[in-house]
Amino acid sequence: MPARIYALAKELNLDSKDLVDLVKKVGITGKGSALASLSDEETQRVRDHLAGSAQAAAPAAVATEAAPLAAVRDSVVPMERKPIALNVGRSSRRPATAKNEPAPAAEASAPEPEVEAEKVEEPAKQETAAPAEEPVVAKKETQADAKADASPQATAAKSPGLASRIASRMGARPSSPAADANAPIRRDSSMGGSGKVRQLDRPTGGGDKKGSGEGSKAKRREPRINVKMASLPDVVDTPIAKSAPGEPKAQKPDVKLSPDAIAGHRQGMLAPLDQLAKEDEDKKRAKRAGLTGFAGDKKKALEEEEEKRRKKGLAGMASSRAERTRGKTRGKLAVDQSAYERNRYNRGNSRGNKRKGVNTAAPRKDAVVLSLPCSIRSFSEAAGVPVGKVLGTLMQMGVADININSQLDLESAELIATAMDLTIELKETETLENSLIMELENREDSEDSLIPRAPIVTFLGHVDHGKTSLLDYLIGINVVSGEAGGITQHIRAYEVEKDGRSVTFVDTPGHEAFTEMRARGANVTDIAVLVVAADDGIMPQTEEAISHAKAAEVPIVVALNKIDLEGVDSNRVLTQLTEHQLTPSEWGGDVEVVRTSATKGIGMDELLETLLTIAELNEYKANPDREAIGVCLESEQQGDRGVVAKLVVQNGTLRVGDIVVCGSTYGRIRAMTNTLTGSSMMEAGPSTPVNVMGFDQAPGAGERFHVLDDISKAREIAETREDASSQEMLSGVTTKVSFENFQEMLEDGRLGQNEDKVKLNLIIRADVKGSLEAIQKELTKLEHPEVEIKVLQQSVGGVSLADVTLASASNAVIAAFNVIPDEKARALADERNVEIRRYNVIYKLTDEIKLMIEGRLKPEERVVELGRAVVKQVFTISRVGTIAGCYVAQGSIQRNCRIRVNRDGRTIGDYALDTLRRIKEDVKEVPRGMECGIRLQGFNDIKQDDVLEAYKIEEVARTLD
Ligand SMILES: Nc1nc2c(ncn2[C@@H]2O[C@H](COP(=O)(O)OP(=O)(O)OP(=O)(O)O)[C@@H](O)[C@H]2O)c(=O)[nH]1
Repeated sequence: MPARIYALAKELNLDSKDLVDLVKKVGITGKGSALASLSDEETQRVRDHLAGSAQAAAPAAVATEAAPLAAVRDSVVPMERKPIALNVGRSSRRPATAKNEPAPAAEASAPEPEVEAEKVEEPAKQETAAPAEEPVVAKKETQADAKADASPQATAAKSPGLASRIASRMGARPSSPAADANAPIRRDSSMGGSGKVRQLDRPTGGGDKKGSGEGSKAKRREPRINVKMASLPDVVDTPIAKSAPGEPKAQKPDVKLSPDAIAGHRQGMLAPLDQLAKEDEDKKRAKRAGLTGFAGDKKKALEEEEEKRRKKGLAGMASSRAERTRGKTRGKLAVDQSAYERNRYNRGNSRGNKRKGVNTAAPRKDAVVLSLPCSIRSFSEAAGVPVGKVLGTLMQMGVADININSQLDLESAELIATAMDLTIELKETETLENSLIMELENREDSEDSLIPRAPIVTFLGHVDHGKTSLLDYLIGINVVSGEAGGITQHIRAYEVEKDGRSVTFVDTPGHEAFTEMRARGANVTDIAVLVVAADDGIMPQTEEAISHAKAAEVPIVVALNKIDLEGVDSNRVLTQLTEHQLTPSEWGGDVEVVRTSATKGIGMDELLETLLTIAELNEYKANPDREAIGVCLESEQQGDRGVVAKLVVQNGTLRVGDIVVCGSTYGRIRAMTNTLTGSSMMEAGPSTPVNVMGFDQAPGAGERFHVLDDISKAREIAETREDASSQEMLSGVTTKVSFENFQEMLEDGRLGQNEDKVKLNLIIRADVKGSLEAIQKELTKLEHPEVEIKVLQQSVGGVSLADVTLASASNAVIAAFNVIPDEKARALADERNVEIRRYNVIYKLTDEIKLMIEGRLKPEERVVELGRAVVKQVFTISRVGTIAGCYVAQGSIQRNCRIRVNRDGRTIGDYALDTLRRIKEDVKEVPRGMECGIRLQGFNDIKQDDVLEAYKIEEVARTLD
């Protein structure tokens, strides 16, 4: 009977991946995955190989069944991490009296077991497994222990020096706690009395969960100690300096602040150093904003600023308040430190200015205090500038589709303020959404709180290919016959149990609901089952389903259904799958294809087994001991029951009585029922689908839900979301991709910009297949390491509703070549602001994309050498710093350039030029043969005869050619 590599690996106590390698080694090809099957003959070949290599590798080893396995295991483990496998006991199942036995000494001192090692089980009759290179010692230990006591605990306890001896042979220090069997003993009740597989070179952090979370599983396993050790670094004994007897204690400097400084500090004034740091930061920010414009590095620049603001917290508010107060009381010297900094060397130009001590060269306004987000109208009112001016500034920055109701976020408001030279005090409104929901979403569960959860499996495919029938068979009910017209009308979600392992199945009515879920960022699916009827093969909706599953980046399993029908050619479907980049594992690819018949029940066990195996390999986990979060699959108003929402819990446990907010609805859970049986439930753990009653209104499909501790907070969040969505509708700001706003969205990372890659999702529809091929060919010409054009879907025919839904879900642009959208698609595209671009010349499409991408390519940086100056004299001026009096020997020195400082023929630093002066004037450029004063940013240690090399970095626009 064919056996799966995964199952054989389990039986042989080997890691699945190691066994895949081994299978290749013995000359069996086309078995690239642990899910591949081996025939009886192939299995025997593997077993023979294992037995043979073990004999060759460990001639002196104890003659047990496990020894060859250990030898093979060693042969596949890298040399530097070679484990020593040591089986010191007979059985992992301990009798009830095991509690009274001596403490497991070896277990006590060893760190946590390794994940992969944990999966290895020893054959029942195995007594000793010894590594090839340690046969004699292992044998001695084992024999001695076997005589005295077969239990692993007793063995380890009676051989206290064993671990340390192994450690010393492997080059580790005997003092290592892992190797020292004399170290204090720790009892771990969850491990029971069973021997544990352990590894000594693993950090202790990750192993706890194995000990506790999988304790019951571990108990079934045979005991084995798997010792892996890394040599420890040498300890350098640095003596701690002690103060000599009678030596006076270190003293704090006696700093006295002036009364002014103390009073200022009480009002929240910054300390002098902080003040300087802030000035510097403001200056940089203004520069960055000025250089990069709206679409430039605004995110990065403002992130720093935002981080700073957050860190400052209350203290920051106090100082801002103080600054505002100062701004009012001292008139125009408000908080725009950057402008102040820019102009401080220009003050001498105007006598009036000198007298007042302020610069009026640039227009200045009083500080604007704004809570964000706000509308453009509110911004202009608060700033006292006409709305038209604000809109004009935004348009100059390349922001289209705006009106006075458009919402401004913190970043945009700051950039407008910078562009219009407004002094502005911005504060982001602290919402419960930010503080509560984000906290719940971002909270990380500790490793030891996570337990395995059921995989959530979604059935996808063409209408009538048998999705519902397959699910029905698996859960043993017959829904198909009861459905109107035999077509699934609702999303169904059921939890099915097989051999104590659960799977949650989601059956979707066609593919659209699946897209809808992704559209709202609520992809609950772990594994997609692509159902393909063997008689029909891949149909248009199957293609769409493939696109959806690929876009969701989840493993795909193909159920080749209706295999019972006469005359079906499964090879034809396998070829079609390969054409869609889904190469079946039996053809050497990585996609599992299971032949099924939902009506005859063929392949059902195999399908379930495959899904469970994939789940096991992917280790889906969740923490049941936290507030539940998850997704609403669908909801409806049901007569006297009120709103019934079908939720899937992704993490945590949902309980009756919990307060839940989901989209712009909220409520306290009144009752919960099982989605399959309808029986009432009191709680639902991770991966459980459940029908919930208690919401005030029907939440939207795909909305995420969160459990809060206060109904008023839930209400507030729901209301705020409601307001925000109606404001968004009012503002009419586009949210989806269009070629025009594509670049802007790239900046915000909303298109999934990957590192430095420009990513564009496309859906292509064309009149004939030839056009599709031509477009595809043209697009390959745009290949570039920094560009990723992802064609989510391409097919012949007009733009359909499904295309728009997918585009909306994936932020894709639809390119329609010689075809038009149907009415429904057009309406949905308008509603969701999905751009459909129509072409009748292929080159127009590729040219447009090319231009767009070129605009996004990072410009090339080119160093342009400007000139050299020699430092003739150095002046140190208090409060200003060091000024280098220089003679320009070559080229010229220009303002805003960078300077390399060279001393004795070596470059000792690279700094930005801070000021460049001739006599007392700031100048733009000093040519060759002239003298000038130079001050560098952040460097005062300039010396006479230093050579200063001036250069600048020019950015050159790049093209794809
Ligand atoms: N011969 C045969 N017929 C099948 C098999 N599986 C499903 N069918 C039949 O195919 C028809 C459609 O099956 P469904 O399960 O409703 O297909 P579906 O993919 O869920 O369709 P939608 O719900 O409309 O998306 C039904 O009449 C089933 O009896 C199979 O393995 N063999």
